[in-house]
Amino acid sequence: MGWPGYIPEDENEEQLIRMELAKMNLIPVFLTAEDLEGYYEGFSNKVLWPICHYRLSYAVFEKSYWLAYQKVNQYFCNIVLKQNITSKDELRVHDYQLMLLPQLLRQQRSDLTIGYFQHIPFPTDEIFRCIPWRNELLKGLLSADLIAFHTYHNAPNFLNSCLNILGLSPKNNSVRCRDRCVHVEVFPMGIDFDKFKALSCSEVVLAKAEVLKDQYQKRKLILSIDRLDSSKGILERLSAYESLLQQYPELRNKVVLYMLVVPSRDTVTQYKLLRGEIDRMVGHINAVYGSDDWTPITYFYNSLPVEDLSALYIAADICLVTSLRDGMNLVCKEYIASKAQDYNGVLILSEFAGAAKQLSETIQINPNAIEDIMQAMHFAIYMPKLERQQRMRSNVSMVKKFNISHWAKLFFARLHEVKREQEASASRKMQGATLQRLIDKFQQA
Ligand SMILES: Nc1ncnc2c1ncn2[C@@H]1O[C@H](COP(=O)(O)OP(=O)(O)O)[C@@H](O)[C@H]1O
Ligand SMILES: O=P(O)(O)OC[C@@H](CO)O[C@H]1O[C@H](CO)[C@@H](O)[C@H](O)[C@H]1O
Repeated sequence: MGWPGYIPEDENEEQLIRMELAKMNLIPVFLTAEDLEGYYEGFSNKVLWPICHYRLSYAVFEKSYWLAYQKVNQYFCNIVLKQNITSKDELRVHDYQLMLLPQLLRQQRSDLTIGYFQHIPFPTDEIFRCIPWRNELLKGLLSADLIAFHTYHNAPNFLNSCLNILGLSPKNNSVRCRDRCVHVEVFPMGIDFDKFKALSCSEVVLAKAEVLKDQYQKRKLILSIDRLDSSKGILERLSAYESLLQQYPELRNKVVLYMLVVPSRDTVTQYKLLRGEIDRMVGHINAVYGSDDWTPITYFYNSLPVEDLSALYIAADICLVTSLRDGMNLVCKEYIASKAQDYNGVLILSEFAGAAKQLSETIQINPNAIEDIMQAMHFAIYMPKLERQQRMRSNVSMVKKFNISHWAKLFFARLHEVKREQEASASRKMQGATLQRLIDKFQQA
């Protein structure tokens, strides 16, 4: 179930979308333009996203956003409960747009098993407590049975919020809330490795990659791909690239930064401003350093079919990920999977991307240290082939092993286990209560 990403014109269109999605076993939750403004652009993108990405100054704590967020979470709850859900089913709630949903469901159905997965970081309690509605959000989540994140440090951050904001007493990786034990655990998400590997061998993709290589000839191709978002460190990356061209003039005309930015949330002011700033910096670098036969940056602001993405991954000598914060970052894993044939590529990865915790054989950088990004690019450009391949081989084996099915299996199996633990504990409680009643009766007699 989810928002289909579109507002239907009328009921006929709504019905049509409903029928098309039903073929894939999907159920749409339709939202109005007004809902989207307050709930998605407002609370999700102007409160939770900046707070969870440590961008306190970007947060806008508008009461109307909060009201819309509550309303839409309730709306999701109503539609979930309209389905024929039995206590045997397990519900999995995805991401920060639905933090209140576990509690709303629990209030109606105490028998449900609910897992929640947060795809973005969970910040330290000192940041999270800035949200005026932090208690409600935490309580919303604490009605889940299993709360999961991509990487390790998010779990203690969440548990510290339970301790320092709600005054609960977490123990190891769980916290008791009312009479329930809520488990807080970590499941790093992977990608469909086989799909990206297969794409990288397909004729169509290889032909596209050849065209790219011809276009850039012997120049080193540095690739960056991300959604338009200040959390991706796009401006920092551009500054570092400019420093590289300044500090190492011999690299001019020998490298190209191929920067692909996917349109995202462009109705939100901060995103519009960011886009303008990127345009300005790209224009500046190309004008100052470019020559008749060389443009330092190739920049596109659009979405691409997966075959084109795959061709870019194959053609790129270096992939540069500079996220200031990133729950996981799948682009870097897709790049690695696309190198599973010849292991010929280098990944520069921000230490603030969740993926950095798994991919130790990458060149890791602090994206706030422009000089370090610049030196990392220089190092990557001159890295000997043997070292490139050794590092990439190790990264490939990680991405291959911890793929998306592995993630799904672990998360679902754990939720299943939690459900069984809870059933066992409920039955122990029942037995205890029965025994107590007998003892009371005996004593009275
Ligand atoms: N230009 C593009 N066209 C189509 N898909 C893209 C494009 N750029 C990125 N993507 C896809 O978007 C996803 C981005 O995921 P990720 O790196 O985890 O960051 P986020 O989800 O925060 O945007 C990847 O699966 C990637 O293939
Ligand atoms: O709906 P959005 O734009 O908020 O989605 C962003 C989200 C979905 O791709 O991104 C987060 O999830 C990714 C997958 O778990 C993760 O790799 C990334 O770091 C997150 O930003």
